[in-house]
Amino acid sequence: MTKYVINKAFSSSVQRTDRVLEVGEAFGIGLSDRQFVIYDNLEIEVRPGDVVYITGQSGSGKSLLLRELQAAMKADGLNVRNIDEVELKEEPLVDQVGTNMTEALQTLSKAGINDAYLVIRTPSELSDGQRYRLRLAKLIESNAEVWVADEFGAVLDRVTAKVVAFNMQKLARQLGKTLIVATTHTDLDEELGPNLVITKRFHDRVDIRASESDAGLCPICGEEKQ
Ligand SMILES: Nc1ncnc2c1ncn2[C@@H]1O[C@H](COP(=O)(O)OP(=O)(O)OP(=O)(O)O)[C@@H](O)[C@H]1O
Repeated sequence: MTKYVINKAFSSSVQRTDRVLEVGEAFGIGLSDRQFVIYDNLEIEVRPGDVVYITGQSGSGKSLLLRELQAAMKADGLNVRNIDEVELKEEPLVDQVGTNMTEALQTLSKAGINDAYLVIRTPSELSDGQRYRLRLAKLIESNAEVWVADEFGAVLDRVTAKVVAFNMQKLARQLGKTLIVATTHTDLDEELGPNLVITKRFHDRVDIRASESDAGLCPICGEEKQ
């Protein structure tokens, strides 16, 4: 178990253009510089193999937390891979993962791509949601110890998002990977069975709920982690 301490604040200084000054006057808001704090000594304890589910309203600070946590984990010597860094090649999907066709189909399927017509196409021919799932497939294949996914399932229909969430957590737990996802959607709790739920509220308010389930077991399927 490693404890990470997160601090993040911004200065609220604004560019004083004529229109900005007008807005300040019209709405009676002060434009003087001040600090606004998003995370104030937030302590997060993560065990290897945990599933961490970060939620909260748009603009509340989910991406910042993900970035800070990722940086802290990297500084701690962990191999962290972020879905945003996954590069896609302009070649058929079936050629981008696995060492052969069968392995490629298995990996793509785990990430929610099951259609034979789809796996023979290239990334530029895919929808945003399909491309997101291809990135997940490549994330699964990386040898990273920590998988990080912002906007997790945000571009997917909710049924697909739930299937992908279930598969990702199951796989992460089987392989002993730490999975950290952030999304404004709060409907993936059951599928992810998270060990830690972090709900970011506005200002520096954060709710943290840790699951009491056995760290060695997947709380959904009951299977042992490897
Ligand atoms: N460089 C910056 N300077 C000032 N404020 C910033 C900066 N980066 C982010 N913020 C502010 O920090 C807050 C949190 O941003 P963040 O991107 O983490 O939100 P989020 O919860 O991920 O939102 P979304 O769900 O819309 O992606 C926002 O209010 C944003 O305006």
